[in-house]
Order: sequence, then C-alpha cells, then structure tokens
Amino acid sequence: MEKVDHIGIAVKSLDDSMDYYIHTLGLKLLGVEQVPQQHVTVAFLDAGNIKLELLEPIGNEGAIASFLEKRGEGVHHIAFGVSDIRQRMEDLKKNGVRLLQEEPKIGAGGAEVAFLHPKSSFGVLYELCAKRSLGDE
Ligand SMILES: CC[C@@H](C(=O)O)C(=O)SCCNC(=O)CCNC(=O)[C@H](O)C(C)(C)COP(=O)(O)OP(=O)(O)OC[C@H]1O[C@@H](n2cnc3c(N)ncnc32)[C@H](O)[C@@H]1OP(=O)(O)O
Ligand SMILES: [Co+2]
Repeated sequence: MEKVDHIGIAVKSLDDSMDYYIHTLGLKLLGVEQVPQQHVTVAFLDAGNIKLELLEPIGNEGAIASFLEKRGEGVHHIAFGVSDIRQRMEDLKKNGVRLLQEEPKIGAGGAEVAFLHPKSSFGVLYELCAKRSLGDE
C-alpha cells in the first residue's frame, strides 16, 4: 500500500463533534461532502500526513448507521491510498483476503474505494482508495 490516506471515524452528528476536532484539537477543516452511495456526510480534517474522515450517517441505512447502532461512536476504518485499485484488489483476492465488493465504488471526492472484510484483516476494516480525496491539493 502506498500510504495511509485517512482514518474514518463514525460520529452521530457532525455538528456536535466538529467543534471538538476544530477548536479543541485545533485541526483544520478541509471540506464537507455528502456521499449518498455510502449513506454518509463526511468532514475531512487535516491531521498532518493523513486526514481524519468524520462520517455521519444519512438516515438509518448503510454501514455507518449500522456501526453506530451496534458499537457506538469511534474509529471505523483505515484507508490506504493506492494507485491501481483493481490490481490491488486482484492481488489481495489471490492472497485469500475477502473483499466486500467485486468492483470499486465511488467514495468521497470521486475517489474509487473498496473495502476488505474485517474478518480477514484481523478485526480491522480497511479501505483502499484510488485518486484523491478532499484536501489532497
Ligand atoms: C465516504 C465514502 C468512503 C470514503 O471515500 O472514504 C468511506 O469511507 S465509506 C465508509 C462506510 N462504508 C463502509 O464501511 C462500507 C464497507 N463496510 C461494510 O460493508 C460493513 O460495514 C461491514 C464491514 C460488512 C459490516 O457490516 P454489518 O452489516 O454491519 O455486519 P456486522 O455488524 O454483522 O459485522 C460483521 C462483523 O464485522 C465486525 N465489524 C463490523 N464493522 C466493523 C468495523 N468497522 N471494524 C471492525 N470490525 C467490524 C462486526 O463486529 C462483526 O463481527 P462479529 O461481531 O465478531 O461477528
Ligand atoms: Co473512508
């Protein structure tokens, strides 16, 4: 993997949590975006070499709503930036890793994203993301 692009953090409300990240922790807000395909609104914060991605669910459907219901707020996934996502997916599959989809999906900033099942990644949900997310100017 080329590098960690972002850490995804599930929150119930961006309005309630962003003040903590921006004013208490002093992180810079890079942008806010709706990603309806994933049933989330996301806020990206600059955390130095990587970004924090706060994910608030849109409605009751989707991975984030389900995660909040079952586990509450907290770290949800770690995203690796990759240059050739299809090749990476193929290589991982050959190594017995369970992917959550056959084809990449559209994520924040129009990036292509794919997820590795936490059950084949020692309890961690990993995302692969290709192209750039918000703030990668
Ligand atoms: C904004 C777009 C994009 C970006 O550009 O960055 C994103 O980040 S989108 C982020 C949200 N989308 C996703 O996470 C999509 C992929 N995720 C999924 O498909 C599901 O969340 C899941 C991983 C398959 C879990 O689905 P769910 O229906 O909730 O199943 P379970 O609750 O039964 O979970 C099965 C099993 O996995 C454990 N689990 C679930 N979530 C996580 C997690 N985030 N980290 C670690 N482990 C997780 C869960 O505890 C279950 O284990 P057991 O309890 O032992 O059975
Ligand atoms: Co993400």
